[in-house]
Amino acid sequence: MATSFSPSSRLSSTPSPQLLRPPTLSRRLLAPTRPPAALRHRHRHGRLVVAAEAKPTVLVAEKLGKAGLELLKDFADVDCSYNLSPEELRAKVARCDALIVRSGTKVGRDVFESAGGRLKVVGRAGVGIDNVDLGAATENGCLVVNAPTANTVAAAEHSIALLAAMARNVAQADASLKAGKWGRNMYVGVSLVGKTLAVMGFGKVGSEVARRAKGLGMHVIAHDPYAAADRARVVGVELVTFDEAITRADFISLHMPLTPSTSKILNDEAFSKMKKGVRIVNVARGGVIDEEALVRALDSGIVAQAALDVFTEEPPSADNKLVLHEKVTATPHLGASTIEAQEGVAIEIAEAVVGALKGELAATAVNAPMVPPEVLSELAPFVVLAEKLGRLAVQLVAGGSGVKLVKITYASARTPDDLDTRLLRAMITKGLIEPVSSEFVNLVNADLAAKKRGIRITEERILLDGSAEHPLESIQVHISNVGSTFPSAVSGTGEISVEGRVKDGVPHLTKVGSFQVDASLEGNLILCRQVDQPGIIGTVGSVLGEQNVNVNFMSVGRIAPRKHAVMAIGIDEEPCKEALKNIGGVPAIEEFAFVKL
Ligand SMILES: NC(=O)c1ccc[n+]([C@@H]2O[C@H](COP(=O)([O-])OP(=O)(O)OC[C@H]3O[C@@H](n4cnc5c(N)ncnc54)[C@H](O)[C@@H]3O)[C@@H](O)[C@H]2O)c1
Ligand SMILES: O=C(O)[C@H](O)COP(=O)(O)O
Repeated sequence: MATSFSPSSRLSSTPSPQLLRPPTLSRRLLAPTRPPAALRHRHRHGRLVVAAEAKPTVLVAEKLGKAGLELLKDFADVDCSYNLSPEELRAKVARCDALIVRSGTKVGRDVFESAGGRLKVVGRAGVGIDNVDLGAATENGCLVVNAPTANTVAAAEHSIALLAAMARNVAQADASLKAGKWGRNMYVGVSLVGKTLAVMGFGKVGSEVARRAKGLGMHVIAHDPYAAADRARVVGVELVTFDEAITRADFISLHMPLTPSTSKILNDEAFSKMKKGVRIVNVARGGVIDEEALVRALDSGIVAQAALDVFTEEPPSADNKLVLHEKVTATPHLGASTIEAQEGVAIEIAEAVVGALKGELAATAVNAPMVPPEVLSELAPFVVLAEKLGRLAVQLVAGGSGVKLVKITYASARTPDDLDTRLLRAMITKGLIEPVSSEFVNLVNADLAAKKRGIRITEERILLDGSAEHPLESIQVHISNVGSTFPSAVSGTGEISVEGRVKDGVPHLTKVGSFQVDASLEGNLILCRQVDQPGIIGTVGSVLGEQNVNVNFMSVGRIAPRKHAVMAIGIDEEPCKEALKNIGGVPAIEEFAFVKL
């Protein structure tokens, strides 16, 4: 927190602005979650206890491929505990930094709340995240990552397997033969070639199914309100409305996520519009079909057959009418269950979870902005700068003045379309909140945390001329309607105002209020305002030296020789109260603030 003194003045002289020692800032890891989570465990009273040597603990609650487990074990203590009861899961997550599940574990609000703030990442080893309460995860600052690509082909292949098996009664004929019957006349199927298949959900799996179905000679149409027409055109698929898809189709294959808007999307009304004798495949989620309505449609003959890999309740009850229905071919959620897909998913999720625990930004984040890796690496030093500027600005606010209005100004030659600032805003928010609260803020919950505290954050851009090679020229953070412990940080417009830039990959403070400075943002910072006169740097340096506090740079910005100047001193250690008091006591120093970065 900022400490300030306003002693009397004495004269000294320094050049302006300049860096008297080179910056030593090392490049820090990005930190959407506090890195690494296991090093900082939040305990019951919101206090952070640092266990520097501890490895993070990852609870793997469902079976995960070996290669993924090996990756996890290189970085963390791994607890593989399968088939946990809800009570056991709640008890365990309080001792874990990350949890990995497949679709069989419900990670509800109760789980996040039982974690007491320690759980920082939930890894869903697969695509569908309908078993994870994303709202509760976000409120608890927990990042959710998934493994969106590794099981696509497996799911598409299983869809095609079910399509063909259903059309030729493979499962029913097999059961009959094993029961000692030779029912050649009972199991006459239908052909696929020339039939119309409606793919509902033209995403990763849907488009792979479409490709394969075309290879089987089917005419493929698709419905997906969010799919791009040119992507469909490339595959040779016609994008149509929902009604057109279900009315034209001989076969319907479902490939959308389960969300409130897709829940029971195939219901009595939809079945009533379908061609009599339509056949349905569902390798998406049981909940996208109204299962009672499907039973009725099968019984009435509207739906000739269904092939289902997924069910509203998994595992389904022993008397589930669909599983037992003679016109239904059923598999126990096997879409992703190939050796290849499971190894791929395990590696994909282990990499995402380890990355998140290390504080890297996740490319497969589900409840945080997804930032492509190339953008991440380009923005990395600005992300560090953003957090430091937030930390600095808030520590210059006088006690008792609540922060309510913050404006961020980005100066860049890039147009808004070419510069995604969500990440930077989140890190500034983290910097603004964490030094003054016990709250844990990261990319996931930053906007929510600001909202909860009544902080309104606005962003504005200054569009610069010139090369857009670098993403940003500078970032300014302005806090309005507050007093300051360091009045020189208040600009002409009455706001606490700090500006920073990235120089040679290192974040620098370049302006405090109206004073230009040049200080690398690292460790701790002392800001002094003094009357510009000889000897001040030496005097302050001696006070710090006497206390064995190492100065890593000094920079002075002044308005004119022998007038007022602001000195920024970077120090490695935190000075004791005595040293701070002595600096404040140097007669030429008029204002003084100590800030932990
Ligand atoms: N059975 C299994 O083992 C298995 C395996 C993998 C995936 N899945 C499930 O398959 C589904 C698709 O997975 P994916 O990897 O292709 O996901 P994806 O996100 O790549 O594709 C989903 C597509 O659905 C579309 N969509 C959203 N709302 C829609 C709506 N109302 N109508 C039509 N389309 C809509 C989206 O625009 C998107 O293109 C998910 O539900 C996933 O959980 C199941
Ligand atoms: O959404 C998915 O990825 C699939 O349903 C696979 O889920 P599973 O990993 O639990 O089999």
